[in-house]
Amino acid sequence: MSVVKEQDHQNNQAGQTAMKRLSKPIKVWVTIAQVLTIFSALLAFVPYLALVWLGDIFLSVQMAGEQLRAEQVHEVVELLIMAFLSRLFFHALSLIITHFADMKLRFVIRQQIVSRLSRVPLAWFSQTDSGKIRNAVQDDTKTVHTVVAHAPVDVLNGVLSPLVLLVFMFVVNWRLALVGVATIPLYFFLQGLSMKDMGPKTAEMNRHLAKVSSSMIELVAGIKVVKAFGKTGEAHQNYQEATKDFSQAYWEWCAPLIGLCSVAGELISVPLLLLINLGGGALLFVAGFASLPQVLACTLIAIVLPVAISSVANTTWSYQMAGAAAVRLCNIMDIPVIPETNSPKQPNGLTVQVQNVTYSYGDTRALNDVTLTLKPNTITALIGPSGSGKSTLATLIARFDDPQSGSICLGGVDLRDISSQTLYNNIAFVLQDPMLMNASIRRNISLAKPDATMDDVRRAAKVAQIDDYIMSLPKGYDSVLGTDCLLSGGESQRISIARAILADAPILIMDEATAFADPDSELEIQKALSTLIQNRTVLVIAHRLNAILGADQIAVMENGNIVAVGTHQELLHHPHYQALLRQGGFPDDKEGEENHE
Ligand SMILES: Nc1ncnc2c1ncn2[C@@H]1O[C@H](COP(=O)(O)OP(=O)(O)OP(=O)(O)O)[C@@H](O)[C@H]1O
Repeated sequence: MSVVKEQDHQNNQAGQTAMKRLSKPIKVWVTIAQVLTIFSALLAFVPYLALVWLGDIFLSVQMAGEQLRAEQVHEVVELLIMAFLSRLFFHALSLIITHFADMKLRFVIRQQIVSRLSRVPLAWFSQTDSGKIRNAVQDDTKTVHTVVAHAPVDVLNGVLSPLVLLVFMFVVNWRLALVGVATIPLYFFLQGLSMKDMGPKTAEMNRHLAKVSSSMIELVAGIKVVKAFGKTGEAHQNYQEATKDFSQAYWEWCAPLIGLCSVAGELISVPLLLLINLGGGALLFVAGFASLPQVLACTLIAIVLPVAISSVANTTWSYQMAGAAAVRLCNIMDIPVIPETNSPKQPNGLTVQVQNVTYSYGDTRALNDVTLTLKPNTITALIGPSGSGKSTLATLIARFDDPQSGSICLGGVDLRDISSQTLYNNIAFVLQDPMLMNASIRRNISLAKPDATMDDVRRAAKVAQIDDYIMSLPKGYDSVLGTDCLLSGGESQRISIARAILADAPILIMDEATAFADPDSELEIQKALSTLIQNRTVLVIAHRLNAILGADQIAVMENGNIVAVGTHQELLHHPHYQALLRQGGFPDDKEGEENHE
């Protein structure tokens, strides 16, 4: 087997396994619906039986030159009504059950995803494209639920009904049955021929399609940057090349299909089937091998058989598509989660101890045997070059993830032994990413204290220097972010500061992030931050010299290590510290430094 075929086969297997796993919660319901479908399918032949029966009655009455009497057709009509009602009952019941299963499945999948996402490390979200999660919750769930809940019933019906009709045809008249199915083997042969090597070709076409999508996203997402550098033509060119490649692949994919499929389609088309079956039927009738009602019934069956067969083929196709979606959903459901302790302990005090912590993102070592203590009511400034591990250390203290080795303790208790409720009652954070939700401003601010009054929320917003702005919005605190208003970087930061102020946690982890702010709001953010840090244990990723000078201790990071810890005075002669000051990481306070010395 070629590598591509092997890969396709493996993908297919993985898809089937994922579908089986997802269908578990509704297995019983789908099985009940299948049983009802079997009953319904078994009755599929009754109308044709009635047709033959009625035809025989009509003919015999006509031959005898008599008048047709109602009682002669009573039994047939009763049989027809009974069969119709039973089929309707089984079919309707099976539909109700599959729709119920369908709803249940959607609910279960979405619930499992949400429950999983609420337990995955916060760090996972910063590494994962949110579009991927949205696709899984919306599109993949939609693709999977229809197939998982409906396909087993539809396929069973699609296979069993034609089978029953086929058996019926052979029972009624095997010669007519042979005429009825005469074109089907040739149809399958041509279809098989056209589908040969379709797997790898479809995979290749999907690859090209993905390229078109990504170059389109690239074009739209980067249009501002690209335009600013006058490279619009280049970005268009990437997209044009991708679409050209896709057109080529698409043509190679569908060209062999066109000829063979159209011939195959003709073989099961109604005019041809009528011609063959009525023609063949007429010959058999003349030869005395078939009656007129038999010819009529078998011709009608011969026409409906291919429709049922092709509906099964379509369902099989959507089964394959759903396989890939099911794998993506299972991958999300299997994201490793942050374990929540079953026997939480209460921290004894507010000292934060980072002990021999090592942390890697995949193969990238971000922290290397880091040890640091944050004493209660002190400010620790974390400084170091870009990529030295400052954000990683700060976010581990807020348990965005667990270290691979070493421990982080709050009040002498490992964070892993503290409930998340207790942890986030004690630790608040203001990071570069303000972490705002598409909810009202009030809800965003009161996230850690949902029962806070409007006065509390406004008080926090006032300290964060954002109350005036919020009140100037038409809907004030009820404005929904992203819908009623769009915030600047500085405004978002001040909302996140207001949230931390309202949370009033004794420990504060913050990135002195003025990076997004414009010069006007920088001053306001600094004001808000200086109020926020009063009387708290603070770890600040410092970007200004003033923040460093005001700290009780400064930790200097380099390549994932803490290379020096001390006060400004103690570190003045440390080469790393000197280098950081010299390199101009803190350009705004040269005077401050001199005054301090
Ligand atoms: N999500 C991630 N996936 C992979 N590697 C990462 C990720 N985040 C950070 N890193 C890597 O980990 C190391 C430490 O990064 P970190 O963001 O903690 O440094 P930093 O000192 O905060 O940098 P900066 O000042 O630029 O924000 C770097 O080598 C970085 O490339």
